[in-house]
Amino acid sequence: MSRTDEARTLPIADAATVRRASWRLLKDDGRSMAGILVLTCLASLAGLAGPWLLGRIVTRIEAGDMTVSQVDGIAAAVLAFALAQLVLIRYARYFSHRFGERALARLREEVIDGALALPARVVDRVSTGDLVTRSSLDVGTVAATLRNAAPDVFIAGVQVLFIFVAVFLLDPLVGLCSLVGLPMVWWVSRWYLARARDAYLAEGAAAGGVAEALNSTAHGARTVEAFGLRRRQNGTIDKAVDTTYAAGVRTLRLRTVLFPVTEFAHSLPMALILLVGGLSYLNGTLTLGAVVSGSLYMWQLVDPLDRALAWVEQLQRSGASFARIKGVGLVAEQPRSEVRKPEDDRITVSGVRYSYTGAQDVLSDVGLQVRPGERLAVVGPSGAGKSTLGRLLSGVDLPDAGDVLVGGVKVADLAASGELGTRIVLITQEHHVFIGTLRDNMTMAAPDADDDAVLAALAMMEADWVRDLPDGLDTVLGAGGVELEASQAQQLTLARVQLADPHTLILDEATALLDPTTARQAERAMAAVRSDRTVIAIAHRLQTAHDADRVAVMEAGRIVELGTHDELTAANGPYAALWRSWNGEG
Ligand SMILES: Nc1ncnc2c1ncn2[C@@H]1O[C@H](COP(=O)(O)OP(=O)(O)OP(=O)(O)O)[C@@H](O)[C@H]1O
Repeated sequence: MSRTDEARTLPIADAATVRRASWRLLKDDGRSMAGILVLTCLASLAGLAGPWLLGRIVTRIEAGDMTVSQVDGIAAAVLAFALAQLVLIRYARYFSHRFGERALARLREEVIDGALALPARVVDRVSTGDLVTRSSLDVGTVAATLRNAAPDVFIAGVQVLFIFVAVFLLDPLVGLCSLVGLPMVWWVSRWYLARARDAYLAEGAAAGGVAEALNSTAHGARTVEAFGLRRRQNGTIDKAVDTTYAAGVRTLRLRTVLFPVTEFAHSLPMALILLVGGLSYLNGTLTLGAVVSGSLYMWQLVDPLDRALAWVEQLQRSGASFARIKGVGLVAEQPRSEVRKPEDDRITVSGVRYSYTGAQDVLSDVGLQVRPGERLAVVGPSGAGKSTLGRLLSGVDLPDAGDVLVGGVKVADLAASGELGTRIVLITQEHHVFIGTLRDNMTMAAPDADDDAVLAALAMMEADWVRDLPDGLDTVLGAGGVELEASQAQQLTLARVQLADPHTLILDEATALLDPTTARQAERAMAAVRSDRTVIAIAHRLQTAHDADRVAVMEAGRIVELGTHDELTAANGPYAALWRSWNGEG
């Protein structure tokens, strides 16, 4: 798989993982499974009584040893068993549905946990359509299976098993006749199943492609309009729709073979039992009652077999969806390494190479040492690789070659063990407020922080608006709650950083989008967070570089100059040129 393919899609769980996960879903609710099994077995037994009793009536009437009232009595018993089966099946279904809902709830939690645990670099790279399709369309498909298909197939399976056993007990020859359709069903199911997984996976992936094409068009609507890209975007969407159509036709073709063959396989045993049973009756080797019971059992068999087969497609489709859902968790499940404690807070970058696509390096041979408490400004033209270096320093992306170390420990290892967030934090223009209380929003960075610490961190950022919130720290923020303004969201982010107390901040144009008044307020908040920490600021305003202890100048993915503002202006190199042009002297 090329780096680009790897970048666009999440993995898909293999068949063994899907089997294990399905088994775990059943095992985790083992007691209700056992209850459902008992109810289903009792319902199936009750269902067998009717044909057997009707056969008895026929045999005894034929022998002439039965009164009308005895017939009435047996008929009443047939009715009672039918009613008992109805009630038992109803409860088996009810408990199966509840089991399905519980399993679904667990699955939904797993998907959300898996998606949240995806490393940022994976989320950045995979297609949004892929992740959205897995957590919506695929979960919906599995939900339909857990609610309806799985309980129905389970109950139908038990019924079919009981009917076959009953037919064999009735008469082995009739039993053999009942089996003639099975090889056909077996063959067509194997033929279908061998092709269906890939076909349905392709259908799911094609749906993801359409979602992605529509999503990117909607998000980039202005760009599409501004550059007259409508025709090109239409072409992309048409192509995605064509792929979906082709995938749909492929699965339809599979169904047009499966269903007619199984229909035929159902009718064959019934015809054979009537033929062989009739001949055996005429030869005197079988009672008329046995032929009647056998035919009724065959008639009873059609419904559960039809139900189970009608769901085969759904089961197959949801098997593919389940594999895609489990794939989300696989990324997060990759083993976490045990990590040793960094010796100090020193950051060392050596021989770092990085490429987004695998084709062209965005960073090449970058080396840098940042001592604790230092203020380093990273400057350079657009596209030089400054933000990429920031992402590598903060563990969002991992280098293709070389090392980024904190106190001698790889940032990658600290990121994998979840410890990086308390040491290095990247602050960008994005200030996300999570749906939840203000307290939750703050303590997610420092679970042990008490209310006083939370309020102190907010006060330090001059977040006076907190005092006006209706429920204080319990106020629910985000969609459906109190919506914060951009500047308030930024104060919240910075207060959260203050609470997490990392030794190093990577600032990537953190105040660029704010208006002048808010920017001044934000600057003060930023100054409060910055104090006593190592700060690596990716700077567009050269004033930041002027105020820093050292300046790193980047060009085309390399650090071309490194020194103090005074050293670099004296050196008369690229930085001096930038400085002159910024001061309007160039
Ligand atoms: N997610 C990405 N996928 C592919 N290429 C990317 C991605 N992000 C950045 N690049 C490319 O990597 C190069 C360096 O980008 P980067 O954002 O690190 O530069 P920068 O110096 O921070 O630029 P700016 O000052 O404009 O933000 C650019 O050529 C950019 O197009």
